[in-house]
Amino acid sequence: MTQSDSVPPIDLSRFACFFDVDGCLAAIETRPDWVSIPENVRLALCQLYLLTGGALALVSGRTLNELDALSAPLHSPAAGVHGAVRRDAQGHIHQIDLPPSLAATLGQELREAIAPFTGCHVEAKGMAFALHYREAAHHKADIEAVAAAFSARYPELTRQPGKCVVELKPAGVNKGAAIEAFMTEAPFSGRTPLFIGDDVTDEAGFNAVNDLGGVSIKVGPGETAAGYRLDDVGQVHAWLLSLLEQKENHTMNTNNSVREGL
Ligand SMILES: O=P(O)(O)OC[C@H]1O[C@H](O[C@H]2O[C@H](CO)[C@@H](O)[C@H](O)[C@H]2O)[C@H](O)[C@@H](O)[C@@H]1O
Repeated sequence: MTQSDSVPPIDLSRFACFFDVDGCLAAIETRPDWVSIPENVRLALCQLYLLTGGALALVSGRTLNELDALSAPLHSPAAGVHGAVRRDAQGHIHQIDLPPSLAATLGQELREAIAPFTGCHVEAKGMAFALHYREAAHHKADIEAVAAAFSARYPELTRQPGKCVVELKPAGVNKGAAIEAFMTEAPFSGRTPLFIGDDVTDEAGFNAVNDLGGVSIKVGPGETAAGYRLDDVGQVHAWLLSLLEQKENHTMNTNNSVREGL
């Protein structure tokens, strides 16, 4: 798909908006629990949620609890853990779990496997596990080898590479399938999807949105299926806030036209 520097105008009354979190709404930090979304952006998301008639969802590798905490006071539909768990607009949870016997032992097995690699840590997310090496980049190949060994040993798992991380998630789960599921349901269905993300996990989302005739936006450099690009998290924030200004200007123009017609 051709890429352009400028994202097209978005008519919020016709669009369904899907947002990735880390590296998109929130700047990358050394540790996952150091991340935050600025208050003005969280409040802007609340306004966008209302202006899209509730057709707004976070689509992230994080758990739903973390997404709610990071985006408060927003409490929107969301897909967490790369789509393994999804909260629809009615608040119903759709979840793909690992077999209980595997889920019970996998975290400890992974912690033991990466114990020799100082500076690396396991993030347990229920049905998925992230092996982080941001603080020990020289262990990238070691962590990738551990992840490859575990996905070969357990066919229920698939690898999800990311920024200084390799995750093990349930096979068949991806962000594209989560977006497609939202798009079959109210209030998303019948709208044009927009998805913005920054990482390898977001490519499945870009492909799904492209197939649905929507707008896909990649944040930062790198090969992508997305049709548009923003340079960094700062540009994402500025663009989000500009969507609301665009809406305010439209409302003011409409009000003026109504007044002129009186
Ligand atoms: O799909 P996302 O919302 O982009 O989430 C992807 C993963 O993000 C987190 O890890 C990444 O961000 C951390 C904080 O900036 C960073 O320290 C880490 O190196 C990155 O990989 C999160 O910890 C994962 O659970 C998400 O899957």
